[in-house]
Amino acid sequence: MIKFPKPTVEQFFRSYVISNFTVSPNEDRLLFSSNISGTMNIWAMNLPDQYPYLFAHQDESSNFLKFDPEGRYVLAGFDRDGDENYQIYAVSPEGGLPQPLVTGESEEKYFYSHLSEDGERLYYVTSKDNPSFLNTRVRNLETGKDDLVHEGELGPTPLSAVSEDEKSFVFSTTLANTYSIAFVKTEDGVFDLTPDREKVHVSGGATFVADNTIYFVTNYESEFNYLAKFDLTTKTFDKVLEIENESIEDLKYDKEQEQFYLVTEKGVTDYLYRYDVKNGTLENIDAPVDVIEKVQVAKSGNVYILGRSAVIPHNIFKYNESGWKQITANRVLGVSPEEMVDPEVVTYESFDGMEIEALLFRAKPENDNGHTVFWPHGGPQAAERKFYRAMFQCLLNRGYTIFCPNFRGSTGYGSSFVKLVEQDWGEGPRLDNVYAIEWLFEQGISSPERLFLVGGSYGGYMALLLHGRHPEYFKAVVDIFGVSNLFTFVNSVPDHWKPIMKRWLGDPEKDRERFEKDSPITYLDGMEKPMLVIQGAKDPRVVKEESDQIVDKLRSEGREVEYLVLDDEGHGFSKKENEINVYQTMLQFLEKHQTVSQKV
Ligand SMILES: CSCC[C@H](NC(C)=O)C(=O)N[C@@H](C)C(=O)N[C@@H](CO)C(=O)O
Repeated sequence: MIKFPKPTVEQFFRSYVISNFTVSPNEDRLLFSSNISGTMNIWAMNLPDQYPYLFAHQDESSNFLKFDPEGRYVLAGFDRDGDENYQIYAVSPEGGLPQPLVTGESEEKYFYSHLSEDGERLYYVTSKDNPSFLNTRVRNLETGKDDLVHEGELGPTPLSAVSEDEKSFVFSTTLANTYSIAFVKTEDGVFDLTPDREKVHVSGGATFVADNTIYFVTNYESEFNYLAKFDLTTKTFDKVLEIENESIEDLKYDKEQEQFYLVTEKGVTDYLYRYDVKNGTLENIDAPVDVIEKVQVAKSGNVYILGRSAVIPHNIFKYNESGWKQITANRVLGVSPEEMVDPEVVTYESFDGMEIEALLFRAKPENDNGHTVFWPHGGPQAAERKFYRAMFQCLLNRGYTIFCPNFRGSTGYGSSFVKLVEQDWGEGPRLDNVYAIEWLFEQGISSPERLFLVGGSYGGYMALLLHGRHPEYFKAVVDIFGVSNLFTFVNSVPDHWKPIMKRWLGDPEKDRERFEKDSPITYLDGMEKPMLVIQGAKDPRVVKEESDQIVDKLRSEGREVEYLVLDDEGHGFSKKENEINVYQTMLQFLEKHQTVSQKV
């Protein structure tokens, strides 16, 4: 019979991202933001099962989607070429071209926060007039009247929740990724949701279940986020529910059934639960994916999730008493999950005896080229998890094994572990990476002749630092928008990040010595291996100057550095053409530097 060849790397280039979704109030339509046409746009499906069609054309990423409860419009946020200066647009319910609604100067940000039950008042958070701490305003969509609701102070202070009577407002002030204070502003005054704001903790996910009762998640006096409650009548805080060794990261309320859907994070995997508020019962729901990125509960009680697994790209699923149903059919061109690689979860011991978890994607024997890609993740207060990355499956198809350590500072292992990277970007986490590499050598998985180093953002920073300080471990290095110089980085981040920089990274004056020691640019002499640097010109988080300076300095010393700049991208590659260019350039670079005897 007709025989088909095994999947080629080009097939993995043809998988698409779904970055957000919403379902209409009567569940007759699903909207989602995706690059299925090559650029990010808003697509629609008439439910239950109809073919997707283009709903709104803007050629930009959308950070939120919201249906007017009365069906008169759809709201969406767009930035420009990845600059993350999101502004708010309205789209006709029939779809079309988004119309500017709450917008301003190109460098200003306007984030959607809340829409009143009648769809007439839009609450939003803006950098206008308060770029570091952010202000909350409300716009009457009928009259155009626009009022200040809250002026942020101390740190960026977005609006988190609004009571149904629109008399109480929950805000949260971010002082660090590991420290945010939630408070409620009412006609009676302002009250913190947790007992002591001086104790370092985070609070999030505030939800009014009644005008006087707020549920939220916090890790106040705990390692992991749990469900808590604040009673506005008695002004009391109570712990409601904790799940051992799991951190509740998202909660969505089903008002009709009086139950919460909770997403917890444990290491590299997420879990989904249903919690019944009336009788206090908790039920685990087996999810179809390992990582859940968004949950929406419809009035009917149907639950919609957006998620992915290592071998399943982004898809949207619906859950009810009949079980799960996959709504979107996003798949890798002609490749089944079985033909991809699911990672092993392994652990190794670091320099101080701490146990570090990592993902090991082993190339299939028929593809194996003997080389390994070492991938320190970005963030750094994030983690490498069991989610689909087209880049990983491309590399695996070409025969590379991939190793991803969740070094100290990663999320998913408790708040003490996350804090270990604060004011220590380059010592403890670097040594965790060094011990991971030694472990790979001890296990016979890799050797210095067969190891490549690739990282993005903080991962790019770590790639540069490891390259400069430990070049003997690697054949070649790829830095994707990595921080190269802590002195320049600390001053170039977005304005609303600036209030957290001291706690996160440190003070360039007081910590001068440490900044010097932990800046990759200090170790130019060590950077002797071939390097590829990739950068989005519009990146607002790690600006192009971070890559320019390392490339210029290395080139002036005659080192081998390739430099790929994408003019219309920010902190990531959203346009398919650019993504393919990045993968092809990276694959060619790695191929060029493979150990000759091992090339397949
Ligand atoms: C006002 S908070 C600014 C920091 C930000 N926090 C959140 C909650 O988003 C943050 O940690 N961002 C990182 C995910 C990030 O973009 N880090 C860069 C630079 O290190 C990266 O991707 O590694």
